Amino acid sequence: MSTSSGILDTLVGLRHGRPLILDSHVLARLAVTVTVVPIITLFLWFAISWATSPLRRYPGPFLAGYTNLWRLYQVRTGKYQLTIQKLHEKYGPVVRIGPNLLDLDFPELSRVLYGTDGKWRKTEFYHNNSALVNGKITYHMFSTTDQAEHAQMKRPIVKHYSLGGVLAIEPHMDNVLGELMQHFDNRFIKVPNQTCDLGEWIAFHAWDLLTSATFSKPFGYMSHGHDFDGSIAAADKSLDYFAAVGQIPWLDFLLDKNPVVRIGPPNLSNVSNIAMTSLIARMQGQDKNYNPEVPDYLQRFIDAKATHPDIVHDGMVFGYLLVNLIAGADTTAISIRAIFYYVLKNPAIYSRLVNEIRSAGVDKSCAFPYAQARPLAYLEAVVREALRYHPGVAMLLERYVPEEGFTLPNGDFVPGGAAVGINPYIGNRNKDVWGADAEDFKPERWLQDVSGGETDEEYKKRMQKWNACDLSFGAGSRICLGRNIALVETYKVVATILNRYEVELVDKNKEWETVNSWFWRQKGMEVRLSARE
Ligand code: HEM
Repeated sequence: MSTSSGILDTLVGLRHGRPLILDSHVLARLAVTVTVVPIITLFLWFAISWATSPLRRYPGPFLAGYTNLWRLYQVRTGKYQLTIQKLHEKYGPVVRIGPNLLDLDFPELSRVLYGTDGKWRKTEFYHNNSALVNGKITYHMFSTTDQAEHAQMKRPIVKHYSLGGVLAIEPHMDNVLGELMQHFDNRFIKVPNQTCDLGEWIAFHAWDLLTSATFSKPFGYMSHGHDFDGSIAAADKSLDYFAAVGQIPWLDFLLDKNPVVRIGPPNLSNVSNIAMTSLIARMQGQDKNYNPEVPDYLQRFIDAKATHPDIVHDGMVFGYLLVNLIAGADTTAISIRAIFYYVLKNPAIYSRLVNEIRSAGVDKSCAFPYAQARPLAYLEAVVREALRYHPGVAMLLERYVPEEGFTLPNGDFVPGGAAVGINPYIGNRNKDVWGADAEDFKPERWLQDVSGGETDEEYKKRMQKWNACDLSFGAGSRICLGRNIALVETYKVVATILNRYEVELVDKNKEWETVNSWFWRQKGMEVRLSARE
């Protein structure tokens, strides 16, 4: 008698009201059936999806063709970008890293995939960066995949992120930089033999700066001298969640959006509380920190309610505030850390940069004005090289191929509906674009090669090409909204610190630790600071 007929007899018995007596054979057969059937079904499902996938001819790891679990695992290692780089070395510019996902190493396609026309829609990878509000999932400017909704959210506030809009908040940046110098003097200069974890302090400064620019009040990480409320650590954990769960988007419905019990990601409750209390205090006219002479983002968002009443409501103001805080602090800290790390590891680069900064003649007790930092050509070269070499975001910027499909530069056709993307790390290390030395940190590449005979026209053309390939801030309609904040902050911080202090790594041979979890964050940059004469 077969297993299924034994089970059938038992079920028939049950239907006719006979008492349920399961002997050990039936139980064993039942157990085999409930385990084997789903496994076979799953395998069949994988095999059929693989056999019918229009992407099956693209090379890649065997498992990746069947299941997104492969890439979920790679993200959890924290070294995802290195694995992908090795795969490109092995398979070429197109690698299949998921049943419906191709990783492309064609930086020259950046302005197509990430165009201003918004035809290449973001995939559901971004969706878990959202919240349940009154039982409805709400997305913000970063996570919405609906281009019309995105344009509507962006329109009321985009002008405040232009260079002019950012320079209007430079006084906040100067205050926070002034506070950073005080802490450096008191904690590391006046106390003998005291070393400084510069990487941590760059993060404390970046968070305090962004809260000052947003609410006219620093969070307080510099005054506490540590992550006193755990928000910086919680932000790392929520990125770990975002990066991993984004590989299999439906997992978010089990882990975060399920109505029974919420498992993850961690709530950034303190960040949300500060956003909410500041919003309420300002609307009630009780916010003592706000000086109408110096604008801040909170006021700009509240004003947007009056200028765009059909679009902006209180919930949206709250969303704008959160995106500012969550997207802006760690990314900028990562870029500034990368600058210091690579500059301090290379004495020739360090002295050339310091000489240029010092020759600008800015008073070393002041925050360096952006207007005087921006024209420094070598500083610009260092900033651009650090962004290229260590992009803050180092995972795939996923997009759907439009309905009509697309032919890649190597002649391969990718059908509409397939997901593709370029990883800024992969694109930024492409040797055809950046040269055979793309794996070296070399700011000089951004300068005109006069001794090598490069003409003005050739240099201009090279820069145009590089600008079109550089994905450090993304591109097109979904380009980083805060890039001007990040750049102004970066120029000012690097110039201010190097103008005032001699900085050296405590252990020049020690490598830092990095973890890639959408943001490619780093840990461990212990330095010795000394005041310049
Ligand atoms: C060096 C620092 C920064 C880096 C490297 C960076 C990088 C990026 C990248 C690569 C994207 C595109 C993501 C994609 O297409 O999938 C992006 C988007 C975004 N960034 Fe940044 N970012 C930085 C700083 C900031 C700051 C300071 C803010 C805000 C205060 C900010 C807010 C945003 C927002 C809102 C988006 C989504 C834009 C949209 O979809 O319209 N970022 N960023």
